[in-house]
Amino acid sequence: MAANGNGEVAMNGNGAATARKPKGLLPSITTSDKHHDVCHDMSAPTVKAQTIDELHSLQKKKSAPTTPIKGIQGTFAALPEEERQKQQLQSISASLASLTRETGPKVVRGDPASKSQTSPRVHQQHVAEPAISASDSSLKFTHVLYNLSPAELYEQAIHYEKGSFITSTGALATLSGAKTGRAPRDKRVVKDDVTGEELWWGKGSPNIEMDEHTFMVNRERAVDYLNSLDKVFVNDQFLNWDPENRIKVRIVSARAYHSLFMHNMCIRPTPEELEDFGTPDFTIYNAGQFPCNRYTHYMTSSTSIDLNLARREMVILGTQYAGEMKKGLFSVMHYLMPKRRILSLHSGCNMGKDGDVALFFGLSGTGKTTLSTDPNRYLIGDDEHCWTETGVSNIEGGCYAKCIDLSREKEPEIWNAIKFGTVLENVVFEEHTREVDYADKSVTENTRASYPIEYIPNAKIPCVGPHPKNVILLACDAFGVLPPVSKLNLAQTMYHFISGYTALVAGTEEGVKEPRATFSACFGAAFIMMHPTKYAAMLAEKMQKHGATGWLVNTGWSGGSYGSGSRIKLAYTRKIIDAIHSGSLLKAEYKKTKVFGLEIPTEVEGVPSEILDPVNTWSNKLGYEDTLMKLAGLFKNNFETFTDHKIGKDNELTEEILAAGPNF
Ligand SMILES: Nc1ncnc2c1ncn2[C@@H]1O[C@H](COP(=O)(O)OP(=O)(O)O)[C@@H](O)[C@H]1O
Ligand SMILES: C=C(OP(=O)(O)O)C(=O)O
Ligand SMILES: [Ca+2]
Ligand SMILES: [Mn+2]
Repeated sequence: MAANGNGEVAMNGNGAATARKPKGLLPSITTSDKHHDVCHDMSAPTVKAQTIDELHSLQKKKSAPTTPIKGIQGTFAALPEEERQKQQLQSISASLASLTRETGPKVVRGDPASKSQTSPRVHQQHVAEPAISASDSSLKFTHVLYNLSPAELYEQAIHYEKGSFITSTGALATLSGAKTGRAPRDKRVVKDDVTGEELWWGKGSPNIEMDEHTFMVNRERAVDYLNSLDKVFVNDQFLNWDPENRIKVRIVSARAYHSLFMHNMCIRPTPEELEDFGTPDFTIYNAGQFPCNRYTHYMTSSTSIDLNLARREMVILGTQYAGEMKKGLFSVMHYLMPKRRILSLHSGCNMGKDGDVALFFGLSGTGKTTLSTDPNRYLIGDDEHCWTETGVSNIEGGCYAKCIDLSREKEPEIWNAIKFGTVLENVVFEEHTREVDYADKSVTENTRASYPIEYIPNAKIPCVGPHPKNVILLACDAFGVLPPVSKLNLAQTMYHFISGYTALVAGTEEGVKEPRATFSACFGAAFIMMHPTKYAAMLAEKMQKHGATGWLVNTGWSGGSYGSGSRIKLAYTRKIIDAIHSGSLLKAEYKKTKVFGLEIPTEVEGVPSEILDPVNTWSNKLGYEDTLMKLAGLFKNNFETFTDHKIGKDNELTEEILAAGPNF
């Protein structure tokens, strides 16, 4: 509270400035005569800049080259940085080359809006052979924004993409446009001599055929669209944490939202890894803002997601929903991995402190992400995995959580992962505070958060683990007749794995009062490429070999169907999952249910015993019997497609699997 003698004032404890007050006078402030007449604040040094532009140039430290020059430590003769960048741009220009004009665009590194980039140091044009006739498109520059950082992508999104905002917790809120979910009916696969033989075609298959020529028409359409832009985003990244089966992917896109989404979802290369990246194994051309041409053969809407396995390329037209890229690459893995005798899985995966691994299979919204994210266990991944001879590996570098009705109390790990770097799709937020209202479905019910896996505190990095001990099949049964948990034998596990049951609830749609059963083979029919029995046979073999136990967990309704009953409390499902992990449920007492023949425990710690047998929770017993029979009938009908396919050595499993379904 003291002034310091030369008239300067000190702060008192409350932060208010006070001065010594001579008796009877107003406080006077004297200026030391050492000081000049004009009041300068000499305590802060001045910046070493003559102009504002110079000042701004001081702000940004020159980054080390994205790819450090190899050999700096003296092993190799170094590639000059300029030469290395040239090669990288040449590769990108080749990716963007028009196949009819045989030339790629002149690609330049950096943002066209940035002044320092007006005289690009390095640019590259891919020329297969001398161009016969130059077109305007071959004369223009396309700027390449290569593996930008999240901060740079935020700036791009906020500046150029409508609907991009920073939320109160630092996430990037974006809009995916007219499409807020995947469009499986618009996904096409090139059928050629090889894929015609290898893939699953026809009834039930997700692979809708297209020919090579039509693919090239759409590819050219996407490439021309991308080249017509001032700038494109290019991500060079990896899939699969198993180093022996790592796949290099390149994603060319027009939106910062797409680039940041894939930055989060794929494995992020280190600068050293990027240096050796070379030619990608697979390339996505995402021209989602641009529609496909309805005059093009096979096109039935303005959306087309086209996969060409021979060319190792995917083209996206007419949808900006980012999940298409993630799940499109998953389809590719469902082709590449089984060819290497590796099982690809639509499952979450986590590991206990003792190294016990669990897989969580299930269709969208059944709880893979929610239940694999567990404070007591290490997260290996929430959605896509591989099971090899040595164990499991995550395919991705991030998670994609549903966030409708997300609550801090029930899902704190996911809640806390929604921070700077996270992409929040199609959520609604308060205009001023930017606080997200997770209950708001105005844009869509399928609101999503995409974040790097390390945003979950107990993520297991690298995302690999030993062989699974438990295989948990999640079904969200909106009929409310499946038990909250059942222990499955191997044949039952296969039966339910091949069936891939869940129920969609009509939700807010008027007139629709009944839940709709969906069966999706291998809990991911939209993504598998070969016949379901191929994956099922591999799963059976692996489970048998490693002694894994199968479980069926209903994360859906109890006490009645959707409309009269209610969804099983997440806290109870978590207790059930805990009991599976700890091994205590394996030792419980069991009884067998009618019709489905499921083994259900009589007790699970922390769960009211009466809910374990669904019949107890229905007040309308007749309604229960009817609904049970109805669901059993749907299972039977669905399974008919698979009865003529053989599984297991000498098909010994086939008969058992058939017998493992409902009996009535
Ligand atoms: N008993 C329950 N078990 C699992 N999830 C539940 C349960 N009750 C409600 N939910 C909600 O269901 C959703 C499950 O979605 P998510 O875990 O993202 O599914 P997936 O990853 O399989 O697509 C989450 O929003 C979760 O909060
Ligand atoms: C992203 C998806 O997966 P999931 O809902 O299983 O998380 C999807 O199906 O589009
Ligand atoms: Ca002073
Ligand atoms: Mn998920």
